[in-house]
Amino acid sequence: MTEPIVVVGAALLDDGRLLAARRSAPPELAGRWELPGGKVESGETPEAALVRELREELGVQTEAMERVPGEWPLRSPYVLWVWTARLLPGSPAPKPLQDHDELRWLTPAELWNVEWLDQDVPAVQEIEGRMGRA
Ligand SMILES: Nc1nc2c([nH]c(=O)n2[C@H]2C[C@H](O)[C@@H](COP(=O)(O)OP(=O)(O)OP(=O)(O)O)O2)c(=O)[nH]1
Repeated sequence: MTEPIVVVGAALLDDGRLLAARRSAPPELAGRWELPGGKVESGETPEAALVRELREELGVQTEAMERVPGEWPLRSPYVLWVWTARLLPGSPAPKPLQDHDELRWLTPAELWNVEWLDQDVPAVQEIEGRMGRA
């Protein structure tokens, strides 16, 4: 059996809103919305991978906060793990530098206004519950 490879996704929260990112590639994922992030590299902690991916993809400085409990299957062998994250003071605003062509900050009421990747829906539902409690 192939070992799962962890993809970390960020529930980047600011002022009670969640950042959603629209993928620009590959063609089968383009146009759908996801949590920004990417694959954990060997020797890297998931939290460090998250901070690195958000810097590369969005040009932001962030801090991983808490793991959102759960593990969601993506295309084999990948699985999605999610952390909440926040922008550090003085961080630039996120820009779609890599992998995305549009970003949107969503309030809890707007969470389902974007077409999330099917495989991200259960993770976003879990985040929705936490935003409600925040
Ligand atoms: N980042 C991210 N990837 C996701 C999500 N949902 C989902 O199916 N994926 C898939 C897309 C990709 O096949 C894989 C992650 O790849 P990626 O392209 O974001 O990661 P990466 O930057 O490390 O990739 P690479 O270009 O270095 O290969 O997981 C999600 O919410 N966030």
